[in-house]
Amino acid sequence: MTSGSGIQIPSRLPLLLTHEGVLLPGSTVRFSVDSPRNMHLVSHRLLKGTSLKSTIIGVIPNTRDPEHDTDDLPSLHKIGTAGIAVQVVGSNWPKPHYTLLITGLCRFSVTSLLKERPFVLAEVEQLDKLEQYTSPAGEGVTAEDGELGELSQKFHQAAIQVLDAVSLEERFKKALPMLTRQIEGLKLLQKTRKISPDTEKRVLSVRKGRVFPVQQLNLDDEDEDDDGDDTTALERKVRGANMTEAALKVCLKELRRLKKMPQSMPEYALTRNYLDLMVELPWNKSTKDCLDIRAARTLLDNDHYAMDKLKRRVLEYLAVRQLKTSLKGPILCFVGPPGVGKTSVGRSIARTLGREFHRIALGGVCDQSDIRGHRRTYVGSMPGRIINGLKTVGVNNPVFLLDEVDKLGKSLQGDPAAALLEVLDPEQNHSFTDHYLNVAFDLSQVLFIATANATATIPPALLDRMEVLQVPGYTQEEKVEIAHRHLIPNQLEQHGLTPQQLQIPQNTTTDIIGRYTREAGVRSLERKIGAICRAVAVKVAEGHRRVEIEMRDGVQRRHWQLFNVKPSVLPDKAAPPEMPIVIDHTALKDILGPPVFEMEVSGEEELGQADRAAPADNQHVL
Ligand SMILES: Nc1ncnc2c1ncn2[C@@H]1O[C@H](COP(=O)(O)OP(=O)(O)OP(=O)(O)O)[C@@H](O)[C@H]1O
Repeated sequence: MTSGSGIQIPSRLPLLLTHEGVLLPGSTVRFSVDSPRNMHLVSHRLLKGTSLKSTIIGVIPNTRDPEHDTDDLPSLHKIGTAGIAVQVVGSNWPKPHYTLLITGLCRFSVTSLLKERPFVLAEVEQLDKLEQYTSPAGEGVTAEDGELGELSQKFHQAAIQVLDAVSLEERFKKALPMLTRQIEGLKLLQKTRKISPDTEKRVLSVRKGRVFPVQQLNLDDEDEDDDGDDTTALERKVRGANMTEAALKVCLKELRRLKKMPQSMPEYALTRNYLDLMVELPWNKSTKDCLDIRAARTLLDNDHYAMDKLKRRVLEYLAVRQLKTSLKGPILCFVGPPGVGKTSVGRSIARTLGREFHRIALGGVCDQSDIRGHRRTYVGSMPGRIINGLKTVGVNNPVFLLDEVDKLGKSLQGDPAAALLEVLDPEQNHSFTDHYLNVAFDLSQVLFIATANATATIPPALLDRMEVLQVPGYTQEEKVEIAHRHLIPNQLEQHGLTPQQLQIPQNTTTDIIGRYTREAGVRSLERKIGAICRAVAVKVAEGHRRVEIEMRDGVQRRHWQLFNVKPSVLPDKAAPPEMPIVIDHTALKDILGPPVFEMEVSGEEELGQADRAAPADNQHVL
């Protein structure tokens, strides 16, 4: 097997089929082996063999060993690398497998397949010349096992020389070439995953003295190229976001850090999210106010019945805003019982101004980071509700309705009311700093309106910054008007009905208000009207099943069966008309059930109704 010019590898090689790593001559690669043919190769050949020859195997890349040894062999990659197994480690966990450490010697091509089981054996042709190492010491080597013995002697001798080098300097000199070879092998392994086919030839040559004389690889440069496009696009967005100078500076700094970070780093995603938010925020984007006081009055009147005092004050506020656009404060706070229309007035104000509307529910908020956000060092940190709201509406001058400010809580995580102080103070809020953003955002263009059920629980410092407008409850007459002007038309529309299909007379509304609801606002009333609409919608959808009633005198009459009222109960000759369905007292009882409250004795004043109301028929008060 020995030739004058080089070392010959055996012409028959057992083949290890791999699909993950690529073994190159001179490099040392670790392979994990758990498929049947490869396992047989290790147990029958590597572990049983006693000669050095038995440790030489061929490694075929790009070929997966089938899962069962009964399966057919896939077509083999034509070129492989002969290697010497320098280490075999077996383990049973999580399943039986071996880990092989193989050092590549030279390339070969498969000429014919000799056997497929229990492991693959093939006739191979050596492609590279495997040259002898010239002994630095110039000593002759006695070959015990042909060329392979000679090769192993070389390895052995190199190791012995390192061992024999007593002085540190000498030991470095001997060990350094070995280490360089190892490092170059590892670099090449990484490089082969991306390398183009034409450069492949250059790296595979085995030369004397230096195993891989390849050009210096710069792996870092390549990584940068991959995410280059992404960060460049982000940088363009950052520069085009019209943000403040301070914010731009922070963003560019973060961008520089991002460019240096590998994508797999957890901080990469955090920085990326931060920059995405900064780009999305409406730093300089606003809607144009289209305020016309007359139109505003009409709109407010159309949307809301009664509430004269509140509407007057809102109009005053809007008028001053029209005259002085840079009006600072005051913050209006509507205080009143539930369901009196505080939120809906806020929505109307946004509509009259032509601004975006965003509601921030503060009920139960007891952590100040809900308002101000978390610092970015926290896991899962987020911006606060104010910044989130701005991101949602996409403009910097929306109407923000801070709903239920009286229900703010307090906890160990800080006092959210204190955080709101800065938000609501016109002197400070032009430089509101959310912890997550860590740069100031100008909130002075935002129109804040607050709502509360009572002033008693609003922290004094917060109350001091707001102008309280009381919204009292409605009288029965006002409720009837609100129902007929707003609630019934709204509910009909929401349920796809028309006034030609459903009519609720005034005395039915009075009945609902007096016997089924007992509240200062109109929310329950709206719900009851909704319930009536649903019941009628079912009947309309069913198409008013016609019931033929056999009359006593033998004449057949048609009758519209409504609300499960027994036909016999209806007066013989007064069958109700087909449309509209009119909700009378009987229909009301059928849909809403028996009345919950007894009607007030007429003539008594309304005050104190709730105290005296006694639930009828053992029912709970709604
Ligand atoms: N004066 C009114 N005119 C017309 N609709 C009204 C009036 N008052 C209340 N409503 C209607 O009542 C419903 C409840 O109103 P809204 O949600 O604004 O009440 P709220 O006072 O904000 O209650 P809460 O304090 O529970 O949030 C809405 O559908 C609203 O349109």
